Amino acid sequence: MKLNKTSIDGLLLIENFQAEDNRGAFVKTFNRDDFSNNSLNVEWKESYFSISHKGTIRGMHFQNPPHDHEKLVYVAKGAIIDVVLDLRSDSNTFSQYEIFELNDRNRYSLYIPKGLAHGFMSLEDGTITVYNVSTVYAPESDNGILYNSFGYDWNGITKPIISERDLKFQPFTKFKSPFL
Ligand SMILES: Cc1cn([C@H]2C[C@H](O)[C@@H](COP(=O)(O)OP(=O)(O)O[C@H]3O[C@H](C)C(=O)[C@H](O)[C@H]3O)O2)c(=O)[nH]c1=O
Repeated sequence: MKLNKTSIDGLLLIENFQAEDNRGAFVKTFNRDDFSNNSLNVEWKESYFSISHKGTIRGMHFQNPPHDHEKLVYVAKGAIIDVVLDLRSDSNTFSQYEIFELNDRNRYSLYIPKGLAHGFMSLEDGTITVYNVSTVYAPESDNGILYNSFGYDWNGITKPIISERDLKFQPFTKFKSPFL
């Protein structure tokens, strides 16, 4: 497992161990020592996955303190454009975003620290996106930023498949960061 820095402080793009043979493929998505050797001492508390039609946008999601959490995100099947936005007002990269393609060919993961909003657009039908998170779900702390309010055009998609809830999130211009 190789952990690579990105343009956003603390956000890592992970090249996972993978082995292919005549049966198919094997991919390792977490190793405690690889993480702790990079000063990441995170304990995953929940894991879940979503299945998305092509053209689905989910996000931009984050958890407010005290339930803010780290995430490990990867694609088990299909492909996404993954988008991470820095919400930490004291960060050198506050308000910056970065995009990555995660898919079942590169088998990359993203390690997303606290204080970043996360979202993605599915590029293929039946895309399975898997999350490990470091807190137990706290609906009262669930929050988000409107997907098209921070400068990214999502490859110019005009009619994304998106939830009513995600469409009601605050625009980034009105966002007051709880991450100091
Ligand atoms: C996260 C979560 C959700 N839920 C319920 C809430 C909704 O009724 C339903 C689907 O949740 P949501 O619409 O938030 O799911 P996504 O839009 O796929 O959100 C996910 O994708 C984006 C890109 C992320 O980054 C979020 O961390 C991740 O939760 O499950 C639960 O009951 N428990 C949970 O832990």
